[in-house]
Amino acid sequence: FCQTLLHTVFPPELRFASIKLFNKIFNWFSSYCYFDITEIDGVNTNELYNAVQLYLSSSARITGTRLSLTRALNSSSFTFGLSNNDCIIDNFNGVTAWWEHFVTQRQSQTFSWRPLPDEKRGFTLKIEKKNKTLILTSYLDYIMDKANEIRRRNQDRLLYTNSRGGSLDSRGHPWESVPFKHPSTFDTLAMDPVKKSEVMADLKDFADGKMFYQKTGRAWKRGYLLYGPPGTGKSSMIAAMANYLGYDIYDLELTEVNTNSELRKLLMKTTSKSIIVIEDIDCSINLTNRKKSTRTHYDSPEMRNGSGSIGEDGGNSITLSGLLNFTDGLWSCCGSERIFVFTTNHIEKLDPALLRCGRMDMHIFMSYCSYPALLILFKNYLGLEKDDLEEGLLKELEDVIDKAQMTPADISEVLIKNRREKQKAVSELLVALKNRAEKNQIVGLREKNSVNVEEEEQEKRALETTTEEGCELLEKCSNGGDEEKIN
Ligand SMILES: Nc1ncnc2c1ncn2[C@@H]1O[C@H](COP(=O)(O)OP(=O)(O)OP(=O)(O)O)[C@@H](O)[C@H]1O
Repeated sequence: FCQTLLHTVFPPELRFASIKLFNKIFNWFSSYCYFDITEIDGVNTNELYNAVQLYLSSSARITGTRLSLTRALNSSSFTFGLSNNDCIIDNFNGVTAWWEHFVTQRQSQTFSWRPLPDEKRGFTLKIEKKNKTLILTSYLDYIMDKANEIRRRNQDRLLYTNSRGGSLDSRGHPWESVPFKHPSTFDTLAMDPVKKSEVMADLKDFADGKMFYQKTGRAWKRGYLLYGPPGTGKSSMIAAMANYLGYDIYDLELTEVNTNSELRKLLMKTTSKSIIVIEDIDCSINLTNRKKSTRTHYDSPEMRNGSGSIGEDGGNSITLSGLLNFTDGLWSCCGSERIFVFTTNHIEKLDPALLRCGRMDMHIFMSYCSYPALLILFKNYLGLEKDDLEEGLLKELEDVIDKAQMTPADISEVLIKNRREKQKAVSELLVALKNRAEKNQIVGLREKNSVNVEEEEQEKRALETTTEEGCELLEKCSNGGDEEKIN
């Protein structure tokens, strides 16, 4: 009876108007303000909703007892979220924020090209009115950044490679990807510790350098050239870099790219926070045969605009300028926070344009195994620390390691073979190192001898030429009767 009476006395319009008025009065006197962040914004997914969910899942102060657990595709860990009407209190720069998760049934399915879920989900953020500016200017950005970081940490790294002949996959993407599970880290990488910490500090500065790059007007990217003999750990270093920074890897197979514009398109489809790798750059495109023309042309307009072809391998017409634009030009700045890594076994074969200052920011020489690197390999493969080995043995190893010029790959082979018997592994390695050092010495001596013989022959030839020229001159002068010149 009351309800009927109420409905008759208060028609719907009046009821809505009074609720609106009540809300207004409530808001007027309340010291809080509220923000709704719904899962679907119109028909599009609201990025902020996903970010908040991820961000809050990293917080331990959830009051509810029922949590929703999820594991995303390609993710190696679980994330949990708030259930319906659960609350969480967060603190940002001394300001308290109250988050509530709401789930309501969608009233009626409105017409949409995309089917909408039956439930309407969202978060309500409650904060004090006086903190509104702070929250809106920095808190939401902070949440987005944090969520991206969590997503990257939880998700498997991906290793991309460009499809054959630039073909596109079913999603129209030129890159194919697989989860990247390379276990190499800077801890397992055997190289000089000083050089290693230099590289790590450089990477850290780069990853934290957003403000620096913005302030100096530089594109947020960095180039590394890794060079050295095969088996010294260039690929392992790239994997360690990716694992250290949590970046994806784009392994660019240049021989599969036909033109400069294809190269540009590939670049456009790479994401931020990634390492773009071109391995064995000296073999990828013909950089040697081009040298003659490059000397005169690579700074010429044709080369600069990409028409001067340097590739002489079939239909491949990538130019040096195309490659340089890829790393350096305007296109290299689409997206940000990207690292370019080139590797080569023969740095001397590379064009000076690629090595010029500013092109590749850091040249890293991956050398034969040194003594400190050997100690890292002992720890990795045999679990032996320096103190576990006799001093005399260590001295012998230290004396012979540089002369042996063995790569970490060669040494790890010896250690893997005997890893069950640690002492035997070390003594066999010592024998292998000594043999190699001896061989190197013999080869060195032979080379020196052949150089000496060649030098002697050259000197002899030069002397003969000088004598012949002298005799000819003398003959000419005596024919002309030039006394002064004869003397
Ligand atoms: N510096 C290193 N530290 C640890 N392991 C190494 C190192 N160098 C090589 N290895 C081992 O040797 C193997 C081959 O190394 P890697 O492929 O990284 O060498 P590379 O220099 O890239 O060789 P290439 O020039 O032939 O591609 C790796 O599986 C790794 O286990």
